[in-house]
Amino acid sequence: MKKLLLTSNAAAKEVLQILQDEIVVKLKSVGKSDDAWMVVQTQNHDAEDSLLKWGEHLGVKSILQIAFFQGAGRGMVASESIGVGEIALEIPESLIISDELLCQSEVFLALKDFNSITSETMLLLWSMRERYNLASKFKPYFDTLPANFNTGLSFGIDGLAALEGTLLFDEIMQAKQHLRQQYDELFPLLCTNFPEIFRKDVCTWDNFLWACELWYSNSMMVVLSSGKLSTCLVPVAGLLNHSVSPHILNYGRVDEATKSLKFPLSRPCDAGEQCFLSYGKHPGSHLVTFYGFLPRGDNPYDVIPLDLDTSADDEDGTAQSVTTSQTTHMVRGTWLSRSGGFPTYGLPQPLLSHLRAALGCDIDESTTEADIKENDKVVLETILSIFNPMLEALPEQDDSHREGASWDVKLSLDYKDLQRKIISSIVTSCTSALENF
Ligand SMILES: C[S@@+](CC[C@H](N)C(=O)[O-])C[C@H]1O[C@@H](n2cnc3c(N)ncnc32)[C@H](O)[C@@H]1O
Repeated sequence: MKKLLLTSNAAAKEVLQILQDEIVVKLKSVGKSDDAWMVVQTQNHDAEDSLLKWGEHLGVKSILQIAFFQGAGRGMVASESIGVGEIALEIPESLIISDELLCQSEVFLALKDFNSITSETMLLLWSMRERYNLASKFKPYFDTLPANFNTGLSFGIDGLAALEGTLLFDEIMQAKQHLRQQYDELFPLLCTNFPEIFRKDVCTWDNFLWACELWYSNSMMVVLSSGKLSTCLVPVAGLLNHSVSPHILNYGRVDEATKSLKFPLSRPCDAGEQCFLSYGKHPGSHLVTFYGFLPRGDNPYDVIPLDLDTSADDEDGTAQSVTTSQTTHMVRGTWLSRSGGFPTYGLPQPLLSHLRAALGCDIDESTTEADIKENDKVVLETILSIFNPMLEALPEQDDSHREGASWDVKLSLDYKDLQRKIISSIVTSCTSALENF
């Protein structure tokens, strides 16, 4: 808009100015209700202050400060009001931890001929060691990293038990099993082959898991100046928390001219307000597993996946030629539905079309209103027959389960509440639609 305003003629300028003002008003209203985070005053900032000083010394430019937030650890706050398009943070490429940096490390030199080890795994092993390297160039960065990440991968027995029966339980178990298998393939083999580099006391399962959680919860995809897309750790920027209505959305390419990674704002951030990044379009289950939190506010990527099997006769109609196909539909909370026009009851149109076809309730221009209602009754009853048992399997928990519960149990209960909220909105939408028929 700013560029257009500079180059347009007077008549167009007037219209563009009105449009820009309207957009700015809309942007300012986004996420306001989610921004009211409580700042915790009583934390020791020494390590974080050293990190900022170290960063500034090496070329970091920032109009953000570090603060502590209840339930989210550290986060970054605007020290002055920052407008759309302004750069909140700029990190020199030389401070980015990527596989390009790895090439100069001992870990790389030792493992480069092990062709089964990917550069991601090498980076993981590098960070596991670097955490304990007193002479590391990145010491101020490693010094500020949490001792425990508390992601889903660290859930204890009680946290997992509280998730039993949910898809998240399977997701976490599979992810953990995969990591354990990876660890067992690497160790003790590497300690035996390279005892100087991979010390037994450093290469423990706990330290390996810590490094995995570091990369899952703190890495970003960055296009480096070489043009290569790499998974990277970005000191200082790694302190930005995530929101479903973030201020920073468009980042991830090192600026050729300045050789730095810039974080421009897509919506304004007032002085003193927490400045949020988008970690990507992740559902709550992914955020719990790999980041250890559920965001505030409505997450449009929270869905209940529905696998539907369809058996259909082939065109020749012979009983022998039956094809089966499986489609997966993602169903969101019906309160998030924005669709107008043809009734969707807050449900995704592809799911309704799929069920209408599968149940022989197809609608075209010639279908009468009475037939549409009769057909939709069958479709809605089918949806209820799927979601009602899901709701029954998630009974409401009273608050006594939360009192004194550990962080993982609380997170599991929050996740189940969220699932229940989505499923119950689907059940309520279908039920009230049927009542109105
Ligand atoms: C990239 S780090 C951000 C800095 C982090 N808060 C810290 O103190 O190190 C990602 C981690 O921050 C936390 N986090 C990020 N966004 C959050 C949010 N909206 N609510 C709660 N925790 C959040 C989670 O623990 C997540 O794994």
